[in-house]
Formats: sequence, structure tokens, C-alpha cells
Amino acid sequence: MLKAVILIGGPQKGTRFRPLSFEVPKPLFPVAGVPMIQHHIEACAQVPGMQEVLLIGFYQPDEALTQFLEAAQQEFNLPVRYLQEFAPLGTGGGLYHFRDQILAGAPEAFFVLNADVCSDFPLNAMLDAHRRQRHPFLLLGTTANRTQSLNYGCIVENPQTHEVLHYVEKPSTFISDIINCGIYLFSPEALKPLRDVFQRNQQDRQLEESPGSWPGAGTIRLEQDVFSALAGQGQIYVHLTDGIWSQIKSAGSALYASRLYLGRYQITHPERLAKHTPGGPRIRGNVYIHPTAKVAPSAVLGPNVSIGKGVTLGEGVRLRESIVLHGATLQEHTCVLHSIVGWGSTVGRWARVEGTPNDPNPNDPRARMDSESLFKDGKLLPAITILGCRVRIPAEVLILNSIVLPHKELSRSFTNQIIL
Ligand SMILES: Nc1nc2c(ncn2[C@@H]2O[C@H](COP(=O)(O)OP(=O)(O)O[C@H]3O[C@H](CO)[C@@H](O)[C@H](O)[C@@H]3O)[C@@H](O)[C@H]2O)c(=O)[nH]1
Repeated sequence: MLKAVILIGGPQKGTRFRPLSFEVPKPLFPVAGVPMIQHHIEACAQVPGMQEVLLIGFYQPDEALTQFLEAAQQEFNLPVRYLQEFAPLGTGGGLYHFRDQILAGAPEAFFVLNADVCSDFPLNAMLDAHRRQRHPFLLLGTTANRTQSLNYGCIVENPQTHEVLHYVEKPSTFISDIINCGIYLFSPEALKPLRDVFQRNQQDRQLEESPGSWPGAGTIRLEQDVFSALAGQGQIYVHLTDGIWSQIKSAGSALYASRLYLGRYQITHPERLAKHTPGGPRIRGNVYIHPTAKVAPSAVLGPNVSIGKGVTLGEGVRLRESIVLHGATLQEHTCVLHSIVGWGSTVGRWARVEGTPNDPNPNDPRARMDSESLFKDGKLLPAITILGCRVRIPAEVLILNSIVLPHKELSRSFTNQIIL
């Protein structure tokens, strides 16, 4: 019997995701038409013997999360539960805190998945590798180029045995081009080193002069406290993949992840991809359209477009490389490129909403999304355009490389601005 844990973090973690995380917790943001973590749960449901999926985080459970859990349980016929941390406990603290729940029923092993990654989740291959050796920790690894590897956990392996010999979290100089994907398979023994870290932290806390003010007593950083500490001791192994993988830290990377998942739907969910039908809109490449969306027949959509529930697209709309969220309206002849249109927003006719993609360099097979910062030298960097929820864009204006915060009613064109 197997289980899976998805680390969903909490509210203050999604800062690079603003203004989109104002409306919905980041793990529920739709990527390729479904909530980000539904891709994780789908992958878990396909592993034979999967008994339960636990989401661990420090969000206050709200209606959106509750509805999502109910829908996921029904769809996958699998218990999916949320366990709330009393405070942010780091990537390992929640696993230790909820160890009894994880180990209930004596699972042979459990997957641990970061919520903010997009992947084809080669869980069955990881399970096969685990069953051959039964080491406590198995990490999924992929490659990144030298510069970008510094943004991730870096792994030095023994190429014959795949043992992790050395692990450094976000090093300041180059260590290895093998990076940690944030997808793991742990055996129950993996909780012992977590207990050791927990007890050590408690002892350190008692030695402090004012223990009450010491913030992170229950906090465990899986990467630094466990992987770095145990590397080279025959306990941690890496399983390498060359399948799709990307982090989802910002709105720009959500758009890129959407493209990866839509491409994968060709194999996994062809029914989710829109097809050109007589009298329907023109579809170019991979496009997802929610069944409740109303799309005028003269609209041209794609590639990499995902249209949410209840969206209305008028005659002559052109949409490319974009996500249009629940209840938005694009009036006649609007053109939306490299953008995310927020919930319930309206774009007036003949308006143009355009962003600049910052996708990985297509000529470098090891390139990943850059971990974007919004500004450089005090200037807003060109990036995708984001309209927050219930924004109104008037007719015949241009919104270029801008971020518009929720509920704004614009009256003119804007370029390279954050509109507060
Ligand atoms: N439950 C819980 N989850 C948390 C907490 N802190 C972070 N998480 C979740 O843990 C995951 C990792 O989050 P970060 O701490 O932001 O780390 P990172 O910068 O994304 O780096 C991690 O992931 C990379 C791959 O995407 C790795 O390369 C890197 O080594 C590391 O594991 C995310 O899914 C986040 O929601 C916490 O206190 N509690």
C-alpha cells in the first residue's frame, strides 16, 4: 500500500504569483484547465496500490479548497485530505508533525510532491527503482544549465549506483547540473532522520535564553537538514528523468507549465483538447476550452490557450499563448497574446492585451524557466501581461507588458507598468 503527500505551502509563499494568488490559493490556480495540484493527484491515482493523498500546508481551509477536495475524491475515487500545519513548518516539518497520519495503515512507502512543480510525474518508474533497492530516500532529478542550476537543489551522484554523494540547496557557485525536482519517494524509515532533526531543534531551543521567541521549533528543511546532512551515507538516491518538468513560481511559469501539460494531453487526455469542428472557432495547436465557455465561430485560438468556465469570447477574437480565467469576457476582435486574463475581467472590443514571453531558451536543451524577478535596475522587466480579477479594459487600447491589479477600470493604454 502506498500514500502520497503534496506540500502545498501557505498564503505568504505565493508572492511572485500576485495578483493571481489574491483570488485563489496558488495550488488551485488552473494550469491547462485544471487546478495545479490536480495534475499531481491524477498521477498519484494511477499508481497501483495508492491508498490516500494528503495535502499538507498552512492555508486556512476555505470554500475553494473544500470544494476541490470533494471533487477530487469523487473523480479519482481516492481519499484526498487536507492537514493544516499550526504554523509554517518548512518542507519537512509537516511530514514529521503528521507522521502518524502518513504511516496509518502501514504504507510500504509514500511519495512527497512539491505543489509548485509541473511534471509528467514518473511515479511508477520511481516505485520500480525504490523496490529494487529500498533506500529510505529517492529523489527525482533532472538537468539544468550551469547558471540556472543555482536556483535549485543540486545533486552530485555516483553515476553507477545513483547514490547522492553531495547535496547543496541553491548553491552560490556551480556544483552539479543535476537538480532536485521536488518529487520524492520515501520509505517509512525516512521519518527517523526527521525525528532526529526535530529533537535536535528542540534541544537547541531549550538552550536559547528566551525559547518562546525562537520561531521555528517545529520547522524542518528537508533539503538542508536532511538531504545535505545525509548525502554520502548510503541513504539517499536519485532517479533521473528527461521528461517534462518545470517549477511554477510566477504567472509566467504557469503559462509555460500550461503549454507543457497541454502538449502532454495529446497522450494522456486527448478529450481535453479542443478540435476544429464545422461552425466552431479555428483551433491552432493545443487548446483547452471549458465546456461552459461561449466562443464565437470566427475566433482563432491557439497554440497554448486555456479558456476557463463561463468565459465569453466574441467574434474575431485572437488568442495565443494565454490563459483566460473563469467568467472573463473578451469582446469582439480583441487580441490577447502571452497574457493571463483574470476572473470576471472584461476586455473591450478591438483592444490588444500583449505580454513578452520569457520561456526557456529553445536552443539549450537544459534550459529551464528563469526564476524571474519583476524588476532590474529599478525598471519593470518585460514579461507576460496579467490582468487581475474583475479588471475592465476599454475598447481600442493597448495594454503591453503590464500587471493590472484587481478591480481596476482603465481608461487608456499602458505599457511596461504595474497598475495599482
Ligand atoms: N506544508 C508546507 N509546505 C511548504 C512549506 N514551505 C514550502 N512548502 C512547499 O514546499 C514546496 C517547496 O517550496 P520552497 O520552500 O519555496 O522551495 P523551492 O524554492 O521551490 O525549492 C524546492 O523545490 C525545487 C524544485 O522545484 C528544488 O530544486 C529545491 O531543492 C527545493 O526542494 C512548495 O510546494 C511549497 O508550497 C511549509 O512551511 N509547509
